[in-house]
Formats: sequence, C-alpha cells, structure tokens
Amino acid sequence: MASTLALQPQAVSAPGKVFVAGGYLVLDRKYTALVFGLDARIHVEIEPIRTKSGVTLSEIIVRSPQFREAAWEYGYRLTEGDGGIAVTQLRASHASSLNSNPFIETALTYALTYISTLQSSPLAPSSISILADQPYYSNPGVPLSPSSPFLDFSVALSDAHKTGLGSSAALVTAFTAAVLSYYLPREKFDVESEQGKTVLHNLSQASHCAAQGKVGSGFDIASAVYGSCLYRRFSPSLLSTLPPPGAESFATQLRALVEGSTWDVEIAKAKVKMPKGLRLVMCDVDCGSQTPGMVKKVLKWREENPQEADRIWGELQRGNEAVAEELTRLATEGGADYGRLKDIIAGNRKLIREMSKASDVPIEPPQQTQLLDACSAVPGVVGGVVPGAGGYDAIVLLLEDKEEVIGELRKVVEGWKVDGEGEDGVTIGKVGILGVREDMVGVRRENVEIYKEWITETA
Ligand SMILES: Nc1ncnc2c1ncn2[C@@H]1O[C@H](COP(=O)(O)OP(=O)(O)OP(=O)(O)O)[C@@H](O)[C@H]1O
Ligand SMILES: C[C@@](O)(CCOP(=O)(O)O)CC(=O)O
Repeated sequence: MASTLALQPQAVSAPGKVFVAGGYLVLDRKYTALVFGLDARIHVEIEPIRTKSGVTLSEIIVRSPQFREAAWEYGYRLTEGDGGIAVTQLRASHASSLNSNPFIETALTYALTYISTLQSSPLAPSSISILADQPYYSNPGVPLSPSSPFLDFSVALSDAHKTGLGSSAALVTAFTAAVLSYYLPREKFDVESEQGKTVLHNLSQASHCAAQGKVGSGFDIASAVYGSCLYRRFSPSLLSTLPPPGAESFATQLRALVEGSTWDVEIAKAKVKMPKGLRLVMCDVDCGSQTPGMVKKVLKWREENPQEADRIWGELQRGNEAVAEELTRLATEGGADYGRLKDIIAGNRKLIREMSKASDVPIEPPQQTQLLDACSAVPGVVGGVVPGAGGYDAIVLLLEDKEEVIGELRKVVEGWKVDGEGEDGVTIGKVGILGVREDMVGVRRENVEIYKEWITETA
C-alpha cells in the first residue's frame, strides 16, 4: 500500500490525570468528577518508515524505546463488508514470541478505520514512537544525553512500576491524535480545533473501552483530551451497539458514532481553576497490596443500601462541587485565606470514610488517614485526599506553592513509617513525592525535533 502524497512527521502529547473528587460517583451520570490534568505527558511521534537497507516495508511499526523489547509490528488491510481496517500483529522473526499491546493495537485499528471512512487512498506505512515523561513509572532511569527530557528505563514494559497517572488513556489519546494528524489533511482533522477534540475524545473513548474490555467512566480520556475539567460521563449505552472491528458496517457505524451528536458527555473546563498561590502534589505510596474489585463492591453496597448511599453521595457531590467553586472563586477573586477550602476538603474526607466503612472497601483506609492527617498538619498544606478509587497506593495534596512548604512536607512523607501492619493486614511502605503538578492544558501538537535521538531506523 503506497501513498502518492509525501506525509509529514507529526507529534502529539497528552497529559496524565489525577482524580481529585468524585471517584465512584462519576460512574453514574447524576454525579460529576473533578479531574486535574498533570504536567506529565505521553508523547507520540509518527513519520514515514525508514529502513537502513532501503527496502520498502508495508507495515506500521510502533516502538516504545524507553523500554526493552517494546516494539510491535502490524500489517493492515481494508476488510470487505465495511468492516474497517483489520490490523494484524506480525512476528519480528520466527524465533520471537508475540508480545501484544492491546491499547496500541486497538487504538490503531479504530484510528485507521476512522481515517478509511474519510479518504479512499491507501494508507502509507509508518513508524510510530512513544515517549513517556518520567513520573508515570517509579523505576529509576537514565537520560540518553544530558539534555534529554526522557529516560531510558532499561526494563520491559511488564516490569515498569506504574504510578497510576493514567498511562493507557494518555497513550491512546496521543496515539490516536498523532495517527489522525498524520494521515488526514488539517481540514479533516485538526487536534487544536474544538471539532477535532470532539472527534478525538469520542474515538479515544471507544477504543480505550474496547482495549480495556470494560466501559469505565472515561474521566481519564476526557482529561487527556481537555486537561483539567469538571466531568460528567457519557451514557455507557452509546457504545453498546457498535459492532466489533471487522464485523459488517463497523467502519460506517464507528464514523457515525464518533462524529454524531449522541454523546452526552459534559466537560466544563471553566468550572475548574487553580488559584495562583496553590498547587497539587502527588505522593506515591509503596504498597504490596492491590485491591481488585473495589468498584464492584462499592456499587453492590449502593444497590443494597440505596437510601444510605444516596445520602452520602448527595452530600459528597455537593462537597465536590464546593471544592471546584472555592478554587475557582479564589482563582478569580484572589486572596490567600484557604480556611473554607480546608473545611470543605476535611468534610469530603469524612464522607469518604463513611462510604469506606459502610461498603467495607478500603477507599480511605486508616493507614491513609494517618498519612493524610500528618500531611494536612504541615503549615501551608490546605488538605489532601486519596485520588480516584482510593486504596493504599497514592495521595494527592493541595498546598501553597512555596519551596518551604514542599520542604516541610518532604520531611514528613520521606520519613514516613507506619509501625506494623494495619488491622486489615496491610503495611504501607515508603512514600515519595512525584515530580508532577497540575496542568490545565490537554492534548497538544509538539515539535517533532525533540524526539530525534530516540527514533531508530528499521533494519
Ligand atoms: N510507555 C508505554 N508504551 C507502550 N505502552 C504503554 C506505555 N505505558 C503504558 N502502556 C500501555 O498501557 C498499559 C497500562 O495501562 P493501565 O490502564 O493498566 O494503567 P494506567 O492507565 O497507567 O493506570 P491507572 O488507570 O491506574 O491510572 C500497559 O500495560 C501498556 O499496554
Ligand atoms: C472508581 C472510578 O470512579 C475512578 C477510578 O480512578 P483511578 O483508576 O483510581 O484513577 C472508576 C471510573 O471512574 O471509571
């Protein structure tokens, strides 16, 4: 498959997220979430395939050069019956095993299929590189050169320790945007335009859900596209009638879904601001315990105790909106009296603990209560919460953006030690401050030059 037009290299990045308020509630459209985009981004660069040998390859090669054995080669072809573009992973050699990456494979299938509905010319082969900012993983890494912003982690992706910033959502968003920007002319897709963002959001939600095999609230894709926002989810039924890739009419239905007006998602960027003197800090908590099934268990509790759950969720929703309103008020009117904000956050934490207890799910378990209380007592720290679904592995704090406040906070968290295990048998280990803060900007085009040293030719 060869194209007649010379395609220009493109690069796009999308931010990670921290879910400050509305975990669980946001699964129901009645409620909203307060999500902040972070200044940690996943970058995707795409360019024509270059081979040392000069041989023409008709495939799309995706690499994540910061990790070992992280290359995926795909063949692709237009299917019959309007089933879209079928993507097949190829083996690099007979000896190598197939190491699949469902997020990349699905995002590629959906993006190429959408493109195929907009233009009939064959899609030229390409080479795609993924580069992630350091805070996504807690593994130590080394820069390729002193000026390089990206680290070589020297491990396989399966050995990367994720810090929970939403790597798959930022990846799917940046990847989809890069592929669309590369193959489509600007008049058909412009990542900087509102229409372009809508298409990107809808397409990325559809492929991220398909790759995950479940329909979550989609807050992570929304913040990867739009940055910090107040988010009301789309109706999950929107995705239920889409046929699977390759099935009859997948391509037409995907385009209709992505461009259609049925999306009832609400993204309010204007309702979320960060006052000038404040910032977010995230702490990663080293903890062996994973808590699968938390969402299922909370939803079951809600189903079985509708009155109690409605009361707690109603109060939490008001508290969550109050956080957004107070932040916006402080950002607009100025002032440095954070007393009200402190009270609102403390009130929300109380409700979260109530929900934890009632559902018997460790959303804010006692180990995290101790850590949050200690951090909140540091002068200049307004408050903090367990982000997203909660659990043992992270906290997020709102504090005055001053060196001395971070310095004092660092002393508390880095010396943090819980003696013995909690009643639930879980011990939390080392706590570290992640090198991230909030960022209001979502997906954006990048200069392709910054990735040069990471891009390798194909043999
Ligand atoms: N740098 C990368 N290169 C290629 N694939 C990646 C990269 N980072 C993440 N991924 C893909 O995303 C998957 C991780 O996604 P997952 O949804 O489990 O976690 P997350 O989005 O980082 O975390 P959370 O939802 O807890 O915030 C990896 O298994 C891999 O397929
Ligand atoms: C519990 C939930 O509301 C938030 C999960 O957030 P996180 O994966 O912990 O960042 C689930 C969802 O919104 O899809």
